[in-house]
Amino acid sequence: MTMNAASYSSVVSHSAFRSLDTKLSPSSSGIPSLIRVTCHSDCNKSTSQASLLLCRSSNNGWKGMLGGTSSWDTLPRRNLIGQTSYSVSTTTYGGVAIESPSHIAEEKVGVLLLNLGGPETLNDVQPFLFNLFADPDIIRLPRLFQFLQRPLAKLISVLRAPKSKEGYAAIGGGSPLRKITDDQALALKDALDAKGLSSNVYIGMRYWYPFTEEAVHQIKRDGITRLVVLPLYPQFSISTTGSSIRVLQHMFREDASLSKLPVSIINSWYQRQGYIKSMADLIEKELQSFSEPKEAMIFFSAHGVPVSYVEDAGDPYRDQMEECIYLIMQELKARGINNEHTLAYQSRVGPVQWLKPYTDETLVELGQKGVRSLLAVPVSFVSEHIETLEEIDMEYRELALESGIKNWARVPALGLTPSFITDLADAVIEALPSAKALYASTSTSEEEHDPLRYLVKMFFGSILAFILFLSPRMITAFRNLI
Ligand SMILES: C=CC1=C(C)c2cc3[nH]c(cc4nc(cc5[nH]c(cc1n2)c(C)c5CCC(=O)O)C(CCC(=O)O)=C4C)c(C)c3C=C
Ligand SMILES: [Fe+2]
Repeated sequence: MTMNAASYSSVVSHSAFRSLDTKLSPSSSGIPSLIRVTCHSDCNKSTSQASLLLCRSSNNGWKGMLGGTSSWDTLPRRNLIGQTSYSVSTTTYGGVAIESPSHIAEEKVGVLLLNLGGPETLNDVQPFLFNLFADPDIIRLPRLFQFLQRPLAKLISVLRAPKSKEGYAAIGGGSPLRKITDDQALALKDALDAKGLSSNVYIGMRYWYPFTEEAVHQIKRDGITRLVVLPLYPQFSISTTGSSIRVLQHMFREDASLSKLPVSIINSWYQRQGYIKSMADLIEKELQSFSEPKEAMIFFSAHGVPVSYVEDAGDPYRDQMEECIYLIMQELKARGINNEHTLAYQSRVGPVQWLKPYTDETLVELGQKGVRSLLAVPVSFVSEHIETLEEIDMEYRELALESGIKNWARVPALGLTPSFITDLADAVIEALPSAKALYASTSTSEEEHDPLRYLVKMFFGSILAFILFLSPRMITAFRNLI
């Protein structure tokens, strides 16, 4: 029996497939028990065809064809710098089997969670800030001045450290990000197990331990054969997901075996139903803490980025943020919750223009306009961190109360919320089939093997070049040169 692939889009994401056949085998219950996704050309260039076989397990999860047992090492690892890096172990392998005409091989699935990282002690603050400001995706200097990146990072980190330290001291002397991300990794691994997919879950932090580089080394040592990269930022920004992916691209380009590893990168996931519904659940619940829930304004506060990122560099962050808020509000409206809402941007650093409106200015305005109840919703991050625990809960709360807002509450970050973790697991499963080598074979090598395609390209390329050469603009440009 062959069924429509679209009905299983929640299990199989087919964006990367050039062509796709999905065959579902019926079970006695009438629920299909086996999905075979046959992928031609794009996702596996070394063979002309590859099939991903997922079979429904007794608990309604999806299991691999082989389903045997092969245990991986279960010990926590030490990373290069002597810190424990996260490698969640697997005991049985019930994961994914890839079948090609010539071989059947077990996959070792890895999930790499990307996050920012945070200083664990006050002594870590300045070196953490140095790593952050040394990132060319955080301080974007013109190419000519890039030699100044590290000295500038040193200077800014030393100047900013005292203020940052105060913030970290106020939340207990360090960032909770590592512990929370560790817990999220474990929960995700469990959720994937429950869905029948055994995996190793790794954490790669951009600016503090365990660093992304170490996670990648571990992935290589563990012999992972298929990797899903899941940034813990719902929306994409050049400064967050973009920066971490740049590190990965660099490492994968430089390493022959990594360059062939099939990888699927989930760039953003703010539009996922599971995430939107989980956010709406948290908001709906927290609104009940007000004596008059309908009166409270829902105040989304997102981490800002400099305006130039969006307007000059094409960062989709603001668009994605606005769409995300729209989707959450639609979900709330569908539940009969019609509160007023607004979006503002927090945490600006340095003298440049950041995305507006600014959270602090907006709070003052709202107080002046007579808003009396306000529910703050942090929306660009999925764990508690300095900007929720210190900036929102302390600084902004105080400012709001001074500005005339009487009733204040804040929605917690998603953290380990089960519906959210389950949705992340679904996102991983959906991304798996589209994993492909980042650098293995390029269109050039494909063309080398396809002389007709090469000739057609050359023919039309020459015509285009000829037309361009004869265009009045080109002629004028040439005259000016002579
Ligand atoms: C989506 C989230 C984030 C974006 C976008 C982002 C951009 C961005 N951040 C800085 C500068 C700093 N960020 C700092 C901490 C920090 N940033 C995020 C998230 C985003 N940043 C988080 C979750 C955290 C907290 C981590 C923790 O330790 O808990 C800091 C350090 C703290 C401080 O001194 O305020 C700085 C500095 C820039 C310049 C930027 C975009 C260009
Ligand atoms: Fe930040």
